[in-house]
Amino acid sequence: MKILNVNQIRELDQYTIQHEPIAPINLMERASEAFADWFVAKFPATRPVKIFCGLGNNGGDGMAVARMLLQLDYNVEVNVVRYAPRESDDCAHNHRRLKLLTNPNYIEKPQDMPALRHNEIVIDAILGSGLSRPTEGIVKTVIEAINRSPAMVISIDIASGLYADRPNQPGDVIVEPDYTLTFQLPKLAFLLPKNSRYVGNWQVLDIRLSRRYIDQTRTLYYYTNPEEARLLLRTRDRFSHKGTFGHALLLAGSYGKIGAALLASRACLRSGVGLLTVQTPRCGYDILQTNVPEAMCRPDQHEHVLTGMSDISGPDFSEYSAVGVGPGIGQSPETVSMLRGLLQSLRKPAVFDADALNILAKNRDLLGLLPERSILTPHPKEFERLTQRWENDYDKLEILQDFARRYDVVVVLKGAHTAIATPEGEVHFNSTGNPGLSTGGTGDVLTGVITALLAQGYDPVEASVLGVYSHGLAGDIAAANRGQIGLTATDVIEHLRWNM
Ligand SMILES: NC(=O)C1=CN([C@@H]2O[C@H](COP(=O)(O)OP(=O)(O)OC[C@H]3O[C@@H](n4cnc5c(N)ncnc54)[C@H](OP(=O)(O)O)[C@@H]3O)[C@@H](O)[C@H]2O)[C@@H](O)CC1
Ligand SMILES: Nc1ncnc2c1ncn2[C@@H]1O[C@H](COP(=O)(O)OP(=O)(O)O)[C@@H](O)[C@H]1O
Ligand SMILES: [K+]
Repeated sequence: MKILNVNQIRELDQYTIQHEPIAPINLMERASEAFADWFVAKFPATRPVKIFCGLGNNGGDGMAVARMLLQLDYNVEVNVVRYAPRESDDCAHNHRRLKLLTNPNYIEKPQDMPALRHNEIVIDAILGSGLSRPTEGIVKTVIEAINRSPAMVISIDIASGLYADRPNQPGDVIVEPDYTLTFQLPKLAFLLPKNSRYVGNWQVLDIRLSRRYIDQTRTLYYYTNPEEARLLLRTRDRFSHKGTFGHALLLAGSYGKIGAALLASRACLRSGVGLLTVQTPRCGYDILQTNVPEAMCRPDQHEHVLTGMSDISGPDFSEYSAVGVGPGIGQSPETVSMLRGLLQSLRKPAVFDADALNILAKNRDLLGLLPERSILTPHPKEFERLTQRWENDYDKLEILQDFARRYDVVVVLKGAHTAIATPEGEVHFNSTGNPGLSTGGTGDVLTGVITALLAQGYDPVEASVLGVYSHGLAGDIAAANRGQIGLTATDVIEHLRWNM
């Protein structure tokens, strides 16, 4: 699913109006109906509703929604925040229609603000995607009162005061909704961690804006939805055999962190790899052979850390269809040398995680040796070590895109809505996953999953997008079964599903 910026959304609006064709006021009616349908399905008419409307089209949506709810016998009080002398044409039209049903309360000064109680629902339709400056004056006062109140808050399209595609400043006053119901496409702002409290639970309402405009409009930002993930997944040929699905090598573990190697190995096997070889330090050999009998093991010559050397045969990384390196490997000098040797001999994209990334950050000449289109899977701290501090989430996104372009790699920046940057500078935000995944070892699982997909011949971007999606989905299924709190990395492996 594409993510468009505010200018593109405005063009999409206009394109739909001209080419469907549909009158602007009818498009507003359609959007408001979509919101009202959602609302009515969720909340009974016994819950008192207070709607706060601005004077632009977002306010117009609010007034139309108020009319629809009133006609369904909801107890609705309409508050119009009069921050300017004029309304937009469509807002004025809906204002007139509304006044045939009810007398709105007009808020011009702080004393006009009604009290808000805990059983009430506030619908925020003060400002939408047309926000052009920080909130101030009476708008700011109303938003502060809404945020202080115990009422449930639902924003239409976007929280009033939140920019859809650029950073807010610290101190900006923004509605803090429980829900945001947005029209047609997600807004970039919803996917950035610092905005979490200005978004709440969000959902997209389909209002049938022009598919053709969306298809032909260029963007760098995407949101992976279930259909798109499903389309990436390949079916298996009836006559396939284990050789068809590649041979992966995982370089993982060190004394005290063999668990990381086990988790990555099990996840790799549960993600469809044909054959798996794991190289761990010698101390991991018995553990691995006992706990993951499906994997072959190359014990390292070293007892406690990885050197890459093994009695079984010298390091020849080229025989593997994909290599994944990093989980639990530590940063001993021997392991740094191993990584250097690996980078000098690798000819195919590989997966780099955890301490492999920390070693790259400390030995920056190694970055130049990364095979093109390799996959790096940092969490934010690891990414900062590889790059620099950022000022805000938009700045971080730019640093992410620049890094992926500069080193010709795919960067999987992990977290809620993991952001996958491609060498072309595109970013794919993930739609699955939950805070239950914030527990040790889930990153090791992801490395196993992505390495398995790469070994099966998926292109690195596809392997990353599909791997991250499936990993998050496994976390969601596991959380549905047992809740987020008790979730472990092993649960994620056990809930991987490839029949999406
Ligand atoms: N495309 C779609 O998907 C559809 C969109 N629809 C709806 O339209 C909404 C967008 O409408 P919109 O463009 O009228 O913007 P909105 O924010 O309501 O008002 C802008 C006005 O507020 C002003 N203003 C700005 N900042 C301010 C501030 N801090 N404090 C005070 N004033 C401020 C600004 O002033 P100006 O910048 O011009 O000086 C301008 O006059 C969208 O969110 C959705 O709800 C649906 O109806 C149909 C399908
Ligand atoms: N709040 C969250 N919502 C969704 N996914 C999350 C959240 N917190 C963590 N995750 C996911 O869990 C994984 C954690 O990886 P990482 O930080 O490397 O953990 P570890 O190093 O312990 O294995 C990543 O895939 C990340 O996207
Ligand atoms: K709003």
